[in-house]
Amino acid sequence: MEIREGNVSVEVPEQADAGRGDGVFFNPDQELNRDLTVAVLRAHAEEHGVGSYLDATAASGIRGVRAASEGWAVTCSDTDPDAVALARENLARNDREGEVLHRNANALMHESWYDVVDLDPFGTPVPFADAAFNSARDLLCVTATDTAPLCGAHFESGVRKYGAVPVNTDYHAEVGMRILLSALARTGARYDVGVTPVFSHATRHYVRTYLALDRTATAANAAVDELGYVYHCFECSYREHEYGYLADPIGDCPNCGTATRTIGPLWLGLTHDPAFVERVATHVTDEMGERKRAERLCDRLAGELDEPTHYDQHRLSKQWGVSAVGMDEFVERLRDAGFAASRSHYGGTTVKTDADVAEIRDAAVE
Ligand SMILES: C[S@@+](CC[C@H](N)C(=O)[O-])C[C@H]1O[C@@H](n2cnc3c(N)ncnc32)[C@H](O)[C@@H]1O
Ligand SMILES: [Zn+2]
Repeated sequence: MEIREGNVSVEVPEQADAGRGDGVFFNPDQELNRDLTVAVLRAHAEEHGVGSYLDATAASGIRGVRAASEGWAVTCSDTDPDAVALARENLARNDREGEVLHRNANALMHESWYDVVDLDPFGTPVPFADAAFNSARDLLCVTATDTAPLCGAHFESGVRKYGAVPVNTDYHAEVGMRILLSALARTGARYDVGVTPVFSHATRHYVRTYLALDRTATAANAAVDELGYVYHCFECSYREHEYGYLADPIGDCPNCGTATRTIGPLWLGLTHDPAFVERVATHVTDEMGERKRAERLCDRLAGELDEPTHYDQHRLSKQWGVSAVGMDEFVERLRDAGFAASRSHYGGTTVKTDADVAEIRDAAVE
């Protein structure tokens, strides 16, 4: 089946199961992810120019083809010969140059350097992370679709894959994002590479992040300094965070006295650069099928308060036995009480604030 996406037209397998069958993988639900990839590449090119781009796990090659149509020198790799043939066909169909290699991306990344490396594998990107830090010069783009291990719903798997303790809280998508960033920061640090997340988003089925790389031990140390822990109370939703590579649990919840749980090490630093996000927003353009959602997401991200967790108003309202109010009203009430507050991209009823849970209740419940 032929589909148009952005400025390109590609042949993709006709399958309704998003790649779970035998055919070459294609997931139409990832169009937002791919539209934003193009916008990020454009914003990145404003500063660095276009360069080489590796679509490491290419499948139909749709990412590589879209990057090639933006002027990038594209390499696609895949271990599936059918994917290799399809990616070649798709580059040719769009009159784009580019190489398509029937290679294991891990071997390829240990041999070759690219300005930008894009990891968009099945499930966890962890098996590709070490090699990617030895291949990407400027920017590493990573998708993780294993949200259950990342956010603590599959606890043991999360511990094994990410070398961190995830806990399934009411801000699970954000825990997933920060567990992924923590693992990537620690992987980069092993090779004296520092990471700065310039754009990241969590949607229902995946986390996507873009890391600007600085290949110095100083930068790697600075990235490790962004790690820390969240101590969470399941009884009243109180949480506290603390920077530091080693956990220093706070014990009982200062709000209600229940024992808190330790989550981490998590990336506690910024998950995006607000100025970069604003530039990305200017590169979301009409030909993109998910233009509206991409614009809304950029807008939400740019305004998101820099706090490592968020609250869900509906969960809090239920917990307190009160009725929920409109989100703008909720944020206003927190601000009127002197707290910083913003909505967040993690969900329609989520809020970030520097108020603790008792302060939120005092400020927002009439
Ligand atoms: C989720 S799909 C890629 C989707 C694609 N990036 C897109 O946007 O539609 C993952 C692909 O990785 C390939 N793959 C798995 N292991 C690989 C490896 N070690 N090296 C290269 N490709 C691999 C699979 O054959 C599959 O085509
Ligand atoms: Zn508590």
